Amino acid sequence: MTKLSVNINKIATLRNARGGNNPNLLQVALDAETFGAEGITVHPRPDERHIRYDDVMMLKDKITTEFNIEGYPDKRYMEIIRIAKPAQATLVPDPPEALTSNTGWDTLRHADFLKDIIAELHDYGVRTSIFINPEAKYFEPAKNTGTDRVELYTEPYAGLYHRAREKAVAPYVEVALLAKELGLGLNAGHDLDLHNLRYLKQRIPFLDEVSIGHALVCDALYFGLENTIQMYRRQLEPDKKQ
Ligand SMILES: CC(=O)[C@@H](O)[C@H](O)COP(=O)(O)O
Ligand SMILES: NCC(=O)COP(=O)(O)O
Repeated sequence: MTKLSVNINKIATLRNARGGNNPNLLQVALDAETFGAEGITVHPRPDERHIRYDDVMMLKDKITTEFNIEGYPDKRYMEIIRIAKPAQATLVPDPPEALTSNTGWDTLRHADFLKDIIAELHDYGVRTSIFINPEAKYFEPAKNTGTDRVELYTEPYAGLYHRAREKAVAPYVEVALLAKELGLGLNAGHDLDLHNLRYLKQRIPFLDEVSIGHALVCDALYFGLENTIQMYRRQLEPDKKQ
């Protein structure tokens, strides 16, 4: 079964826009869980453009599903993880000024760095996932870092989906099978939406988790949060046997 982790970054973006506490981030997170989210994902970026340090400290004891904290593993992030001890830490190679996450790790070049970070996170009892591009050369080195999972960076898939979905998904299917062979857990995320999610799930039925935020929050403006979460959950249901 593929779990849906709802990324609430954009709820925090809206809250920060007016400087108050509306929408109430904690309430949205708890409601999202009630509505069917099987995890809550946050990405406390260094500039706190959306999720703040205080948000993480507030959420950590209230989330009852899986808490997934994404980020670049600098001292600030590692301290957050040490204190929050989420179910999962998802490492991304984002520089502080990045508009959003836009690539996976070079697990060849950063092998030793990632190995040390992952060992520290395991000492905290936290499951690890590392953001990765769908290129086979990065997968065995990813396994050698000791990470529990990898997260497929799916923006390239989403970008090509509407024009050539078979071409878009092919590299992801190839590396997903490689990840499975290597014994790596498999997550996916970035720009997944109600158009492209089901096809990815059909072609990679053994996905452990998808984390979805931007498109889901945008859809919720039209369909409501509860209905939207249920719509995304339905995209992840196995196809009915014919
Ligand atoms: C890792 C990933 O692809 C997303 O969680 C990304 O971190 C979202 O960040 P923004 O919400 O700041 O675009
Ligand atoms: N790891 C991906 C994530 O958490 C959300 O990405 P997006 O759906 O906001 O693009």
